[in-house]
Amino acid sequence: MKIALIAHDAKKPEMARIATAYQEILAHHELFATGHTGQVVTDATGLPVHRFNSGPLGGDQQVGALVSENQMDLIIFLRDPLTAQPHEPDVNALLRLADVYDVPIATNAGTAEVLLRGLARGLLAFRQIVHGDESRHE
Ligand SMILES: O=C(CO)COP(=O)(O)O
Repeated sequence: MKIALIAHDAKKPEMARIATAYQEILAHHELFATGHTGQVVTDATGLPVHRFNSGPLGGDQQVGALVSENQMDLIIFLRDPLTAQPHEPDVNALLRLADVYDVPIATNAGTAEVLLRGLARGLLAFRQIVHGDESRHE
């Protein structure tokens, strides 16, 4: 499955911890990330990550583009709720698209752990059904 990893600056240490803790699960999947987050994940785990632009330079929108093509299966987006982001509209657009396409999305570490453990247990298999019905949003 395709997994997007995104973390605002204050949350990058947390993303590194999650990626390290769940490295064995993540290793079975195709990883995508916004620019700096991807570097953090690779540095922490050595896992290959497709890196998009940095978030403020369009990275969230690049992830969103894959979501809109039903090509993203899980998103972990550790948002910083205490700091205003210059690209807040892009952040909101990605959250909206995740809801449009029924893509599981975790916006904090607690939910991220639940989703990753669920992924390992095969609980996200419904995404394959979604892939088999690409026409539903046309
Ligand atoms: O700003 C971000 C998401 O909105 C994250 O971007 P970076 O991973 O490039 O820091």
